[in-house]
Amino acid sequence: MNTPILEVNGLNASYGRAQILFDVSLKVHPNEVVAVMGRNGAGKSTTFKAIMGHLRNRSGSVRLRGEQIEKLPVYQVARRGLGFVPEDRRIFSELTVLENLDLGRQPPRDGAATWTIETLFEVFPNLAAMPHRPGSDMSGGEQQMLTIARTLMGNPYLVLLDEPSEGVAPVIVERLARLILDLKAQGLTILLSEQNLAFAAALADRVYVLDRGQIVFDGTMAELSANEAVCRAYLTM
Ligand SMILES: Nc1ncnc2c1ncn2[C@@H]1O[C@H](COP(=O)(O)OP(=O)(O)OP(=O)(O)O)[C@@H](O)[C@H]1O
Repeated sequence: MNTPILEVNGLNASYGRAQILFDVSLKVHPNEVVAVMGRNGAGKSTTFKAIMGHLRNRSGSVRLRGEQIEKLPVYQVARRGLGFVPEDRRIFSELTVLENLDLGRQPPRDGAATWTIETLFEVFPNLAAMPHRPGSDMSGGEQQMLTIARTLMGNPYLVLLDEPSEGVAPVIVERLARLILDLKAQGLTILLSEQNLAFAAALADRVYVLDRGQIVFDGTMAELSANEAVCRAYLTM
């Protein structure tokens, strides 16, 4: 099989003295949507922060398209084409939609889709309708879309999407699901963390289930959906 876009091996991470991740290994291949699932506190966000380098207290290896990146600072990881949409949607609230998008701009990359404000506005028509609106005047769902769009302005090889459906209205969750499928159709590779089985099942090709910082299941989405014991033990149903 081709080189994974992202390959994580033996990742351990701690906050202070508390070890949170234990030997987490995962792979994402080109154009896959892979879900990391698990209950509140299972370690999903910590996994993403550790992959990006936000947590320095960690060990293990992280490869992006075969290149080891675990020793690089976060800004260099982002510049090499790993996009991160954190759970807390970091838009600049005093800046407009266009200004926020401009801040995410990075040069095109060989082997990754190239995004412009025009192409993003086609995928995100609701943002196109409010180019001059400041972030502070946008709903949570709109801010979520703007954070995703701004990350895409960096033309990433892979986007880490941390709990995109968390705290947004059901109608927006549906729109987000369609959007993620659109992005996949345009060639994007995505690792998303999720608690909502229905949402993940609609999107993901494969899934890793985390419990107390360890991977307790990995397989296809169909295998997970058919495995009632794993779903009942480790997921919020
Ligand atoms: N900054 C921090 N300092 C200390 N412990 C933390 C910190 N952030 C998270 N933790 C702990 O790490 C564990 C994993 O948290 P994490 O946020 O990764 O879980 P999660 O699966 O993303 O959960 P959620 O779905 O609630 O976001 C939890 O026990 C949490 O209390």
